[in-house]
Amino acid sequence: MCLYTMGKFLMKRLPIELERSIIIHNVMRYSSSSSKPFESIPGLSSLPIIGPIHHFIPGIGSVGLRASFFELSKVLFEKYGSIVKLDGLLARASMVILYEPDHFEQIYRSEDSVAPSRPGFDTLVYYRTKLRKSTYDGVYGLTTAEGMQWRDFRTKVNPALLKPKLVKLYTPVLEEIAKDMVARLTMLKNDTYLQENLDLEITKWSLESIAVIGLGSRLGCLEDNLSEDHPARILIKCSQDIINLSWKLEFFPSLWKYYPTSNYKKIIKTFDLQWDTSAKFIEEARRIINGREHNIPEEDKSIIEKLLDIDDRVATMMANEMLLAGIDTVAFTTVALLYNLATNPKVQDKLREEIRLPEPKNRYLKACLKESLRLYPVIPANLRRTTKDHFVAGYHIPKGVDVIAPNEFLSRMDKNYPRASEFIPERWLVEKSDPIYYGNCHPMVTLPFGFGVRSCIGRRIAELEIEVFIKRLLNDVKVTWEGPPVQVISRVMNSFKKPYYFKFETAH
Ligand code: HEM
Repeated sequence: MCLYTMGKFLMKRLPIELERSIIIHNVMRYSSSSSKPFESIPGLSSLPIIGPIHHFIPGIGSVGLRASFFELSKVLFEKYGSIVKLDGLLARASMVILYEPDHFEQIYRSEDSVAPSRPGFDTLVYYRTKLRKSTYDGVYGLTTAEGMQWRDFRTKVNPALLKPKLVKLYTPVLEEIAKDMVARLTMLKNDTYLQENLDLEITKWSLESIAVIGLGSRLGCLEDNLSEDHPARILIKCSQDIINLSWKLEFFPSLWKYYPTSNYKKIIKTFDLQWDTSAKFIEEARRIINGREHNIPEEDKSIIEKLLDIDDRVATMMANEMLLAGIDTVAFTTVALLYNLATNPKVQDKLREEIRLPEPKNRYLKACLKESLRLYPVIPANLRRTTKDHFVAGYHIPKGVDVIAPNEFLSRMDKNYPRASEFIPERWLVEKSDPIYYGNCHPMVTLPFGFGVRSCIGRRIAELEIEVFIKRLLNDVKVTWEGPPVQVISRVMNSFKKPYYFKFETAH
């Protein structure tokens, strides 16, 4: 945008934004007699339009640019205490970070009855509900829908995705995929390629796994030399581009709401490509289902087949969201678990012993996964947008505020877990009388899959995929880490800074 256009834009927007600030200011003056007004919550000061963004300017701002949400939570907690306000910038909602689990629990629980609000990415919401309205026509998917549209969708898909029977049903096919993946990792193990591309390889496995559950067929992601223009590779790239572009568009000042910026144009192109590519896979699944000459038992049907029996458009959207929300999340969680096992060899040995039992119960495996998610959740914080007034921690929190629970930060605090920074799966298994027993901690501190009726719909699937893969891998392979401690970067979701210093050897 040239300076002239920018000047014209600001002249037009400034009065609107100032008027908006005055309205918000007046609304926030209201408070119950004993509660202090919202505006008096400690936090970063704001400037008109740009909000508190100047505090994040590297070298100048009071907070600077932080690599991870964990670091940002820490700085704000140390500066302001257990309740921190950040005003929204460029017409975005204000945010409050609550560091006391009782406080965000109070809000989350009272917001949780029918359709709790969790704002999706503004660009994706705009894309689905405005720009491509005719394609989506009221079926916006779990990540973007709100209110009764979300409730209706979720009610339809819950049974197919959350059934406990999932485990029995999909374990054999996931075992096949895990076997192929271990063979591929064993082939690549001495290749320096893995130092920069382990995440890509693990994402190919997670896409192959979610596709087989969601669509009922294998995509071939684990084939050698998967070309860049293979649809599976395109899907992986789309989901990563969406994360990176959303980060730039949602967390930094951007004028995309007023002017089609270059990142905005890129993300729209990527949304189109992701939708068209996944639609091809979904069409293929539909063709196979319709072409089948015999009926198959209900319990043997893939998720899309079960959903197609209920509602065609919901089935298509859910399959699309599984291919979007179900790949990088699982991949990061798996890599984080591998890192914890590699850097805690005794835990790895103990886990291998359990895996090699004739009939393993997977108790230690599940504890390892829980502990890894406590330390390295892929989503560092939870979020709800208030739909009514709340009075919490002595302050008024009005309707329309984003309430953030900094779960990763809280989960690493010694006040919540003894030896909080250590990887100790035993804490999830020991008796109540043991000081490290996880139940001594507030139940809202560690929420890697979110909270209540709006929590992650892919949880069971994700846990199953990871457990099956780790069992197969550790049975055959010993994993070590030969490098400095890993660093986390938050770009919407958490990821590890490369390179990866894993070493894979034959396990004895
Ligand atoms: C270890 C892997 C995963 C983690 C840690 C994870 C975590 C999360 C979290 C924290 C939320 C927000 C929940 C809330 O606001 O309360 C969420 C929502 C969601 N996840 Fe996952 N997720 C994972 C895997 C998956 C998979 C495999 C799928 C695909 C089936 C998936 C699909 C979704 C969807 C569609 C939502 C939105 C749910 C709604 O609003 O109703 N996730 N996930």
